[in-house]
Amino acid sequence: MTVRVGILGATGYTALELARILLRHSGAQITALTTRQDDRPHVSAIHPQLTGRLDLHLENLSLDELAERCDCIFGCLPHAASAAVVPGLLERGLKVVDLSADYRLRDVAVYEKWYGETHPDPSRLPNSVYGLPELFRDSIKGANLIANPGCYPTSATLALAPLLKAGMIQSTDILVDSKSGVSGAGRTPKMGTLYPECNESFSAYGVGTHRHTPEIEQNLEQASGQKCSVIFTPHLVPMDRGILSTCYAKPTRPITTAEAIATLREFYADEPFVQVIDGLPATKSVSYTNYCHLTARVVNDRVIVIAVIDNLIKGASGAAVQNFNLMYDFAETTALAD
Ligand SMILES: NC(=O)C1=CN([C@@H]2O[C@H](COP(=O)(O)OP(=O)(O)OC[C@H]3O[C@@H](n4cnc5c(N)ncnc54)[C@H](OP(=O)(O)O)[C@@H]3O)[C@@H](O)[C@H]2O)C=CC1
Ligand SMILES: CC(=O)N[C@@H](CCC(=O)OP(=O)(O)O)C(=O)O
Repeated sequence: MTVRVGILGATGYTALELARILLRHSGAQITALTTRQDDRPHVSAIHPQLTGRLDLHLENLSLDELAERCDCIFGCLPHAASAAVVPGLLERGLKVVDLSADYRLRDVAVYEKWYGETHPDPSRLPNSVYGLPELFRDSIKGANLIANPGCYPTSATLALAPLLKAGMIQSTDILVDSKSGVSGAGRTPKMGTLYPECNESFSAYGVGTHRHTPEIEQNLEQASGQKCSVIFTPHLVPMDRGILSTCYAKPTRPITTAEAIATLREFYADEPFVQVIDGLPATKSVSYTNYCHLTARVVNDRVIVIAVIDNLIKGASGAAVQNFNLMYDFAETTALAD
């Protein structure tokens, strides 16, 4: 079977990573790339990395044109812009993996509070399927629309869910301290990500206000069945890619580092893309891969879990293809295990 796929927002960073991965996927063919520009640039002019590998132009395509050319759409648009087009794609029989945040939060009031915008398609939120296979694999398999996780929530959720599910940590006193490379902010220029602003600098942002806070809490609540409360502090690090999240929680009983690591290891024993390691993780070890590396330490009265991912792969486009593989019944690791 060959699935014809289209990528919306194809000038961006997540789209480039998707194209790279899908070009080595035996069951997928890229048949459409979109942009709002009307001059039909060749993909090699936008992404020189794809020169000689993909002979397509980026086009300002209508929903009907996308439906003619594609079976499945990867949406790489900003939030709100994405939910403005997803309903029309689904109505035309397409499957969608949405990399934006639009379908991640199930409560529209929570979305509107944290995103400060009216949701364009609120009726789909309560039943949306969150695409984190390690926790929600069964619901992904039959879905037509996947809400692909945020990059920071992927790292924090994979770090904390196993210990919460095992009842080893308290659910209402969790700190997530994360650092991200600059590609996490996308290719669309923003003041804070200009080279002179962020090079040789290291800064916190969104303290107490970052929209990934409710996403992390929702994931942990769904995984553990307990009310969860998280303080999440993101930081921008002057590197291209990678996220390192250091998560602090209070144990519910005295535990050791060895017990915490053993619990993580047991939880992820059959997972192809989560590796529990004894040493301390580094972003470089997972760069350009769909892997998450994790470990834990118990220090005084806290459990510390440290996770690393590549924000553009396991935090975005690799996870999107992992979800695509589940939706279409391809082996889950197709095009991702390298
Ligand atoms: N970067 C990351 O690490 C991660 C990103 N995400 C999410 O994935 C999505 C894509 O991210 P990323 O690739 O980094 O973003 P980029 O900024 O790199 O690219 C987004 C593309 O969307 C198009 N676009 C921008 N604004 C609009 C609009 N209002 N309406 C329609 N199209 C628009 C632009 O293309 P053009 O101008 O050519 O039309 C742009 O190139 C976002 O929702 C992001 O939040 C999720 C996880 C991680
Ligand atoms: C470094 C940086 O700026 N990172 C982005 C997160 C990227 C992401 O996952 O965003 P979505 O939830 O919108 O998809 C941010 O903090 O806004």
